[in-house]
Order: sequence, then C-alpha cells, then structure tokens
Amino acid sequence: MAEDSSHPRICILGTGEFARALGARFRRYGVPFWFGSRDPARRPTGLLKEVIEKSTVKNVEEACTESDIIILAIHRRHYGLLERCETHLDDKILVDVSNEPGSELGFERLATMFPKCAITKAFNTASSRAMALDEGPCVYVCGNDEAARRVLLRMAARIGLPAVDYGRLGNGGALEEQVNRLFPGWGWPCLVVMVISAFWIVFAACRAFKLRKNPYSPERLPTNVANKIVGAIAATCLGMAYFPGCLVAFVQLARGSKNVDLPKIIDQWLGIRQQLGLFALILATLHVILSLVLISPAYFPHWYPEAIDGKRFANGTPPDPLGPIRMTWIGETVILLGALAMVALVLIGIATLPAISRSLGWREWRCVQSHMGFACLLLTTCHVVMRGAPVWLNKSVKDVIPTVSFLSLLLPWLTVGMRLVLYTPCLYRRVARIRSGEFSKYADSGSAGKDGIKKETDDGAVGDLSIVV
Ligand SMILES: NC(=O)C1=CN([C@@H]2O[C@H](COP(=O)(O)OP(=O)(O)OC[C@H]3O[C@@H](n4cnc5c(N)ncnc54)[C@H](OP(=O)(O)O)[C@@H]3O)[C@@H](O)[C@H]2O)C=CC1
Ligand SMILES: [Cu+2]
Repeated sequence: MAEDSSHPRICILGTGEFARALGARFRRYGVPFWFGSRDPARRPTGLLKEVIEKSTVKNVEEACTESDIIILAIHRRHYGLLERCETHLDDKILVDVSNEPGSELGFERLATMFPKCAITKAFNTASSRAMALDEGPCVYVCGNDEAARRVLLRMAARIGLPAVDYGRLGNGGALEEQVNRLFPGWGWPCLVVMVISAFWIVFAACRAFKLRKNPYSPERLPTNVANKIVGAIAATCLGMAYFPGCLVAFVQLARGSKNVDLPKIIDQWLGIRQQLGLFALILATLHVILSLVLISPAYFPHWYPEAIDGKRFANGTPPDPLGPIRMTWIGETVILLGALAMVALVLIGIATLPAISRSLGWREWRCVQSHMGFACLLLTTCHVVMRGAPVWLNKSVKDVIPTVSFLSLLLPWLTVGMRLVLYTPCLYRRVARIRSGEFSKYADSGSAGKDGIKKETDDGAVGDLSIVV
C-alpha cells in the first residue's frame, strides 16, 4: 500500500449492524466511503438503516475493486465473498474487524487467501454501540505493513476515534482475546463466594430448623432465615477482603521487609480482595432491603422493650396492634451502625470504579480503601454484636457460639483485632518504615536471602506486594 494515499477510497463491506455504526461515524465526520453489499437494491432494515439509505451502496465486486481500503464488516465465514474480485485486490488494505471465539483467526485466514494484500486487524474492540457515542471507543490497529497501519491510524483519527498502533499482525490474537474475555478475574472470587454461601446456607438452615431449642417454621425461610444467611455471607466476604492485608503486614513486620515470598494461595487471595469487597457490597445491600422489610417487634422483639416477644407488654397485657411502638436505643443503634457500615461500603465500592480510582491520588486511594475499609469492618462487627448481644446475654456460652451471627463474626473480629494491633503507634510507624524501603538485619544484602526475602529494588519502588494496612 502506497503511503501517499492520504484520502484513500474506503469501502465498508456489508450492511449489517457494525457496518452501519461505522458508516454513521464516517458520515458524521464527512469522510467519503461506500458500502459493498450482496444486494445493493435491498431496502435496509434495523437500527441506523437511514445511514444505508443516505449512502452509496455498490455491489461487492464494484465496491471492492474501486477502493483502497476494504473494511470487512462481515462475519468471518463469509470472507469467501471476496474471492469474486480476487484479481483486483492486490496491494489493497483489508481490515479484519471480526471477533469470533473458537474459530480460525480472521486475519490469518485473510493472509492465506490474499497474500498480496496488506492485511490489518482494527476496530474489533469497538462495539457498534460504543461507536455511536460522541467520544467514541479507542481503536487498536495492527498489521505487518507499517504504511497500511499508518493509513488506518489516520483514518480512525479522521472519524474522531483515538487510535493506538498495536504493532505486528500477530498481536491481533491478543486484540480478539481482549474482546472475547468473559469477566476476567472473577472466576476464583465467584467460586470462593459460592463455597462460603453453600456453607452458610447449610449451616443456617440446619440451625434454624433443627438445632435451635425452638426451631423456626419453614415459612420463615424465604426472608427471615435468608436474611441471616445473606448477612453472614456479606460479613465473611468483608472479613476475607481485609484479612490477608493484615496477615501480610504481620509477615512483613516479622521479616522486616516489604518484599516477602508468600504461599501462592495468599498471593491469589490478595488478588481477589476487590472482588470479595464488591460481593460484600452486593450482599449487604440485599441484607439492608430484607431487614427493612422485616423490621417489626415480631421479628426483632429485643428492639422493642414494651412488647416482649412481640406478644405482650412487660406488665403482661397484650399490646395494641395499631398503637405506636417505638424501638429502644439498642434497636436504633443497631440500625445506625448498619447504615453507617453500608455507607462506608458504598463509598469504598464507588472508589473502585475505574473513572473514580483513576482520579484518586495514592494517599486518597489508601485512605478510602484502607482506613474506610477498617471503619466499615468495625461498624459491621459492632452492628452484629449489638444485634446479637441482647440474646447472647441471656444464653450460656455454649448456646451462643453456634449461632450464625456469632460465627459469622469470627473472621471480621480477627481482622479488626489484627488491624487494631497494627494501628498501635509503634507498629504503625514500623510498618510504614518497612514499606518505605527500610530493611531489617535479615535483608540487608543479596537478591533472595535464606529467609526467602527479595532484595529491595534500587529505586525503592513498591514491590509486587503493596499491601495496605
Ligand atoms: N456488532 C458489533 O458490535 C461488532 C461486530 N464486529 C464484527 O463485525 C462483523 C459484522 O458483525 P455485525 O455487523 O454485527 O453482523 P451482521 O450480521 O449484522 O451483518 C453482517 C453483514 O454481512 C454481510 N454478508 C456478507 N455475506 C453474507 C452471507 N453469506 N450471509 C449473511 N450476511 C452476509 C451482510 O450484508 P449484505 O446483506 O449487505 O451483504 C450482513 O449485513 C463480524 O465479524 C463481527 O465479529 C466487531 C466489533 C463489534
Ligand atoms: Cu444486619
């Protein structure tokens, strides 16, 4: 492809969803082009059909023969369509935009079919929906012909799309992977949450319907028991999100270095903290909704002192069901603590949104993720303790321990305890010093000592473990 073609003739092959979205963009920016279709006379249908109506539509042979750039907005299995005009394709730029998991890569097929063309991969990361937005998606261009790549980069810029040179054609596979990924990084967190959920569902159901002195009736499963289960899973996820950070801080303290080798499972655990936190947020939201529905003396008798067990006043007379019944300070405090924990969790969740986290400085991010995270954990444990305390105080220790609320607090308690220890001034300062690159006697030289401690990088850069306390 000769690079002097600053205004190359452009053909969008196909008149489908992607072709119309790209065509709309060309029209908006006044860049001339035409469509190539198997049936140019057919009445267009579907979204953005007016783009086809207002544009030139040629038959496939004509459209391809008269163009310098052919954007193949057709499915890979239809690339054989180009064979009709094979003899006129030499030196043209063929653009593979396809994303089809599992099949032969489109650009590889094109390279085999048309060895004399400049094959490129571009636009595949831009969905037709994103193309309609003013800002437009980022476009990646790769191909072995450097001049062809430059032409496409210029063309993308002309239609208002930020474009990135993605190098050789072989990189096209990575571009497709990027699009075909399904929630990367969520596999393990989902599995972990499923295991936690299974445990709490089985345990809470056994406890509610079998092990209690006064077993619940099965009608209480959909909301009342489900709410306990959801709360327990949320508390466990929250504890699991913050526990490994504390653990690593203690290991760093013990080793006197921020760069410590950890078992692989801890490394993986550290890598899924954000997802666990988001699960905690979702489940806590569900817990709030269910709790709001249930709030009444019948479900939370210990929050309403006038009505013991929701049935009668302390003096023995039954309460007026229509009369006002107010909560005690315990009930109100439980709600306040739960609401504050929820707000903290929502703020942490908002801070993880890419647009927000990008705008946060390191100290701000640390403040939200670490200190606010601790506050959230503390408020959550206080909320559950306040909720359970009136019941626990009237029971023996052996009756309290197997309750769902008590057991669900074990990990959060442990984490809060460790964090409180780490917040003591001497340890806090020591951890800060270690993380700023100071080393103990164990790690003063060598790349990896006998204790498995890695050498600090010369520039003091944060190692692969930057754990927030
Ligand atoms: N939709 C999107 O958001 C994105 C799509 N892509 C890629 O763009 C390509 C097109 O996708 P999309 O526009 O969604 O698909 P559509 O099914 O909407 O359109 C495909 C077009 O291919 C043409 N075509 C050529 N030969 C045939 C044939 N034998 N049978 C049927 N149609 C044929 C048709 O146009 P005509 O009838 O005029 O010949 C048809 O409109 C795919 O490779 C896809 O992976 C990439 C990124 C995003
Ligand atoms: Cu609660």
